[in-house]
Amino acid sequence: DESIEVKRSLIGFVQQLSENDATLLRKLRWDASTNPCDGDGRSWNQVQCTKRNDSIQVITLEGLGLRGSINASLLCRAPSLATVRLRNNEIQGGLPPEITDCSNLTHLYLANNRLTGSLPSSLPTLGNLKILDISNNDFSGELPDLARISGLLGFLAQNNRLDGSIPAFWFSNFGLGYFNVSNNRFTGPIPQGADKFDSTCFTGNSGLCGVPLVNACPPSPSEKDDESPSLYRVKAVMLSGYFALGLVLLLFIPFTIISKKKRKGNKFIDDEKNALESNAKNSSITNKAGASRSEYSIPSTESAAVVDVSSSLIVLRKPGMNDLKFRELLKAPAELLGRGRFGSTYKVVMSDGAALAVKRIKDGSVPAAEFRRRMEKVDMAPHPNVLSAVAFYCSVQEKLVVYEYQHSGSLFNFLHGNQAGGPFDWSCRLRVAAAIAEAMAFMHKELQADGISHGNLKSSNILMNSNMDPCISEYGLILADEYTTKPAGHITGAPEKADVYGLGIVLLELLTGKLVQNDPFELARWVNLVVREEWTVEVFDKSLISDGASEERMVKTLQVALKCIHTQPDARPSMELVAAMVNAIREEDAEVCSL
Ligand SMILES: Nc1ncnc2c1ncn2[C@@H]1O[C@H](COP(=O)(O)OP(=O)(O)OP(=O)(O)O)[C@@H](O)[C@H]1O
Repeated sequence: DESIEVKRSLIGFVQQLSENDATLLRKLRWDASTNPCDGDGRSWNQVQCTKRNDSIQVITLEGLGLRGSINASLLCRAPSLATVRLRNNEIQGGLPPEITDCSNLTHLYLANNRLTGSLPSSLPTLGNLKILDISNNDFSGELPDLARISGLLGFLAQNNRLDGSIPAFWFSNFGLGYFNVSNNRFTGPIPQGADKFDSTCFTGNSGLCGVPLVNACPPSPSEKDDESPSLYRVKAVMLSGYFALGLVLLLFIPFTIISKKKRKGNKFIDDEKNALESNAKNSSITNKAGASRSEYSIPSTESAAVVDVSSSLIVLRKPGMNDLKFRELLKAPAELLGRGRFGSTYKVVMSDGAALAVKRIKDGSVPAAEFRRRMEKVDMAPHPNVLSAVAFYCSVQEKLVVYEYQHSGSLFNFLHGNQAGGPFDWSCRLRVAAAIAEAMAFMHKELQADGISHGNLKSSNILMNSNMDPCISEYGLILADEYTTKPAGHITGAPEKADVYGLGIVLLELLTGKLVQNDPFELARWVNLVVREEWTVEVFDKSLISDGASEERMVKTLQVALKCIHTQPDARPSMELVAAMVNAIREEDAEVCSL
């Protein structure tokens, strides 16, 4: 039970809010002599208590015609209070600074009232706040520095009279999924990254400029002065880089020419020169990205010349690949495609024109023999939607896997990059989802007995092949444990269940169009929160909604995704079941995907 002091305070809070409306108190059954959390029919209305039923956690007083004011000192005496909903009333006065006494507050809904004044500058001390909805009031003044609330998921402030600038921090915070400041008096440029929200979230502020609004910001006179020194610095660094490179080439080319002329003849010199030149070309690309000289070719802990390639190279698919080709691959100019948690991937174009993607696995945690076993087993379970390795190389220090380069890029790029190929509509997304789920179910069935799962299923490891069919890459390269144990407190289950989680996140990406950068758990948390708040439709990618995609099937797919990302691995469905569910949804879809 709450203490008598807490009960009296909350009753005082409602009295002030309702201007002493005794009937309301009776209706609410807020009585200091009863236990608010009893659950025996005598407990208070419009409150929810903690699981242990000993303390009020949620207060919902909406649409009750409340015309009084908020006394936060009284409200915040309730120690476990996390959610306060006061929407759709006529509450007057301001939001008092004492609201920060509610230190456990996560959700504060004040929309559609007559609240005035500025937001208290101490508001950022509410470090647990996830949703702040002050829309449709009469708040004015500048926003307090809410940057300290790193977990803020929603800030709705449309239709007020707020002014000042919009803090940049919010948009570097992935979690922010709800944002609306339309129809206020904000001024200045919209911060970078804000274009993940559409323009309607910013309109009605005559002083705002920049993307996603149509009016561009005028260049500020100080901008030029500020930028030029750093530009000079960048140029100076680049020039010194070129100079150093030039020096290396100058010393190196004559050396190679002299030392190899006798043995190899001119053809080889030309090739060597070409390789160096193209290395130099690549170096200007990699230098800009801040990469080091060693990445002009695939950096190896072993020298290609010393390595006993034949004992460590296993050719799986491509008959053309042999020791010699592999040496060429190691020495060829390599373009760094990206660095992930488990290694780097390079694109290499061979002399015969074949484009290859070479994954260099960073970590030596999988012993060489086990790695070899895994690669061979995966190769024995071919599936059209799983990318087969061309070859792999595995010695004590080094693990490289060679795949054919997929020119259409990854599902991640497809969803979030610039798509020249037209919109990625719902039917196509559903087709992709079903194909991945089915391929994963097949692989699980084939390889479960061998204890091999994917281990790192995510949209950047799903590549689109030349038919625009999805192809799962990197199957079996990673031990799934590393993936599942990553977030604090997350429970490790069977490796297959980590893959189901991975697929769940891919489904969420397809549904929401939202970016998963480093932390898939962030997207899961956000979706769970929005769904819990019964804002389900808000989760979906706006372009799907405007396309007229079937909401019913999107909701069904969302339900599958939520099952897949259950925090208890054992509660997640098997991949086979996921595939069956996604396929059933897909079969209901009459539209044809034309990717
Ligand atoms: N065969 C391929 N063809 C074309 N692009 C590829 C191929 N393999 C990987 N890529 C792309 O190269 C980039 C880097 O891949 P990499 O696997 O190293 O990193 P990642 O997927 O971001 O992280 P992780 O190490 O966790 O797998 C990604 O954008 C990926 O889509």
